[in-house]
Amino acid sequence: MIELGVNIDHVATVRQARRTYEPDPVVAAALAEQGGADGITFHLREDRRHIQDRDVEILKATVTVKTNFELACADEVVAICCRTQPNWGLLVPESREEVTTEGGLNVTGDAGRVKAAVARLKEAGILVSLFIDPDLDQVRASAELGVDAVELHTGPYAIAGREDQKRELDRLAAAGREVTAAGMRLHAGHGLNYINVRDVAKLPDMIELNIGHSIVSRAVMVGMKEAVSEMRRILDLCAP
Ligand SMILES: CC(=O)[C@@H](O)[C@H](O)COP(=O)(O)O
Ligand SMILES: NCC(=O)COP(=O)(O)O
Repeated sequence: MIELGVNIDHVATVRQARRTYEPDPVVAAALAEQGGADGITFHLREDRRHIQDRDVEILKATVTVKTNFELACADEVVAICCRTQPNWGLLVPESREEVTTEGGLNVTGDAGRVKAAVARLKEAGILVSLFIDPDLDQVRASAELGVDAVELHTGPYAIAGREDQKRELDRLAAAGREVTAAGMRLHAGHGLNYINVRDVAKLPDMIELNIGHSIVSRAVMVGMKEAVSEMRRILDLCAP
């Protein structure tokens, strides 16, 4: 059965639109758990555009399923992650100009910075995952760093037209085989929704999917518990 990580960033996006106290991502996380989430994912960005330090502290104290702390390879947030002690740290690229994460980590080109962040998280006893493009060289470079998982960036697949989506799915499948062969857990995420998730969930050896924006969008209409339950049911049908 595929593990579902629910990313609650965009509950905080709505709150930050008015710089107020609601909707609270901490409450959303509890409802996501009731809906069947196996993990709660949250991205403490350097620019704090959504998730705040206060959210991280309370999520650590209240979430009863896996916690997956997304962060850049930057000293400040790495230190916060080490202090927070989540189950997982997911290293992602980050730039202030981006609307959302654009590409995967450049593990081959920026190995020193990634390696340093990985070492600090592992020294703190945190399981480490790297968010990378479905590229065989990036997978191999990730394996050399001794990380516990790789999360394949499904963004290009998610935005591809019908003709290109098959090609992108094949890229994900090939990279997934390489991840599994290297002995790492195979995760995937970004831009997955209630339709396009099905083919990704069916990829061999897929262990975990991290999904946020589409679940939060659905939750605006039907509530977080129901939105997560619906995604849970789809995953259970695709990958029992
Ligand atoms: C890495 C990824 O795809 C997301 O988990 C990340 O959190 C996206 O950033 P925003 O949530 O700020 O859109
Ligand atoms: N790492 C991907 C994630 O946590 C959720 O991404 P999205 O579904 O919000 O695009």
